[in-house]
Amino acid sequence: MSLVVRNPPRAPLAHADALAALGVATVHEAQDRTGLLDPALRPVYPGARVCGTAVTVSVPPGDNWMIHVAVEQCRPGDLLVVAPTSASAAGYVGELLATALAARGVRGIVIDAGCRDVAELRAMGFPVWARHVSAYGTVKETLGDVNVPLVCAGRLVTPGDPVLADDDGVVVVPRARARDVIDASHARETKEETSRARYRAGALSLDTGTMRERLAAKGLTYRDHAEAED
Ligand SMILES: O=C([O-])CC(=O)C(=O)O
Ligand SMILES: [Mg+2]
Repeated sequence: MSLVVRNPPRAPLAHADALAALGVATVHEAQDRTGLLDPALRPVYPGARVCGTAVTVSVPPGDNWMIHVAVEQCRPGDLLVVAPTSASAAGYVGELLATALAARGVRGIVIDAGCRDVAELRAMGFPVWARHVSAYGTVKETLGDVNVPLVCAGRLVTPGDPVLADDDGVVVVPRARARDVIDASHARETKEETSRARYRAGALSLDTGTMRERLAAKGLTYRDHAEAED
């Protein structure tokens, strides 16, 4: 059976916006190093960072019909998350679908398959994270599902979850945890700002925590070169 779920609950856009101000690495760390999609998913052009609420699309290999179905379900602030039911390197999405999605206020696409029209996407400023860049075309023959929970690049994405993507990769934040993850991310940023200021002033990371003691406890020894020659 194929299914399109209309109007799933979504994380508040304020949560997506707060996450977009943070980096993928920070958010991934702040949620206990969970939620990171397979790092083989790369931005098709560098420099973008977006966070949107997931509209999920489960597609058959080599068939992008359900992506056209999904466009209608998108709202401003969403991000399209596409996963094929078995591996495919075909170019499912390009500038035409991106144009339709952008007109609905969609912030980007994450796809565990191929993307094409990279130059046009860059010129439009519509970011896509994909496993492959491929001009290979798709057909419109077989049904799939829209807005059902799915696994994309190794991680469970539930419709409405905020999904954050930047040059470091893609991380999904379970909707119910978003507020706590934002708070933990801000705490982490504050801690990193303190470390940054210390490093700028010449401090060593070895001395700002307990690393030296722990290295010694593990038996790390230092010897001057001249001594080592003896
Ligand atoms: O039309 C397609 O199948 C994918 C594409 O190239 C586009 O969206 O521009
Ligand atoms: Mg095209």
